[in-house]
Amino acid sequence: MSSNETPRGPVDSSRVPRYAGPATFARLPRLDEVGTADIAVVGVPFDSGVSYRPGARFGGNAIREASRLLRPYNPAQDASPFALAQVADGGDIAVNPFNINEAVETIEAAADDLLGTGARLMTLGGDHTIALPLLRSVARKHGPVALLHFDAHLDTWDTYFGAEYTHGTPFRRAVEEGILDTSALSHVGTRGPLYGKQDLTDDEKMGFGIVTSSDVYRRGADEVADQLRQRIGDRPLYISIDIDCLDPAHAPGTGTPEAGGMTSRELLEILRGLASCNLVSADVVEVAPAYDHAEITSVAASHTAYELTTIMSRQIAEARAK
Ligand SMILES: N=C(N)NCCCC(=O)O
Ligand SMILES: [Zn+2]
Ligand SMILES: [Zn+2]
Repeated sequence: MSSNETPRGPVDSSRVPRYAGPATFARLPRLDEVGTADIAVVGVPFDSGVSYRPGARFGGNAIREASRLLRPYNPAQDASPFALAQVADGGDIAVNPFNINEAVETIEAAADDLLGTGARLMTLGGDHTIALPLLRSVARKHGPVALLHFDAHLDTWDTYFGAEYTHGTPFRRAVEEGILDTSALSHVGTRGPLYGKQDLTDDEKMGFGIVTSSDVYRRGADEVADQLRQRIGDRPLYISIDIDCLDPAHAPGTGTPEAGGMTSRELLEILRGLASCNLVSADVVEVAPAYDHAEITSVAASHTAYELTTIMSRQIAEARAK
């Protein structure tokens, strides 16, 4: 979108009922309807990298369905994200479910294409494997990025069954490949049993700091966001959100649930506290609708993506005004 064009926003829900028509994220136009976008929301229906319950391949479309109720003004950030920047739904990246290596390559190439148009990415997973090719592409554009990783799990394990590309291993690969700025890596919401204490030692050696779900509970969202903001500074930032960072009460529809997680309110509050960070792209992954109830998980994921989109669109508008 050039600076003198008005973004095309969502379908007006006071004229066309929310539940009518095919779902795009937040009822926004499709990318092919607007040509180019400042923020492209794209689905990655891939879940061949999971170690337990499958089903995250259906996550993107479940999030789109649950996003029909989102409204255009976000009071928590005092912004109308879809008026500040052109946000559009870029559909799904078609990936091979039978060949993980090929899928990883396809995701990376598609992300390169989208980032090449000048768009920032708001990706809807898919399992957490997809964060690696997305990070490769983002780093190709911005250099090594700061990473904020919301998850019950570390996802810095080495291999499963000898496989290096899985949903438990993307961030170890990313560190090995030098695509992350190792002075600004944080996990948030970490909890649950590990394979051994060495998991934590290895993770720390890679440069990660950990804010456990209990830290969030004890210290509160504002203090946690302040600390994360200081660590990130003005580095280009990628945020990867595994919906299992939330407690299973707030996100039952996921493949590897762990008790004792954050509330959706805590997650949204932490994100709002990061509104001044230079967010270059983000993903929300691991929504597996077959285990969901009443769209609890996909509603939480849609609001999470809405908050991330708002942060990006505010920054795009600010940069344009300069
Ligand atoms: N990325 C997610 N959601 N889970 C990783 C769990 C890896 C394991 O089975 O130990
Ligand atoms: Zn996880
Ligand atoms: Zn994960």
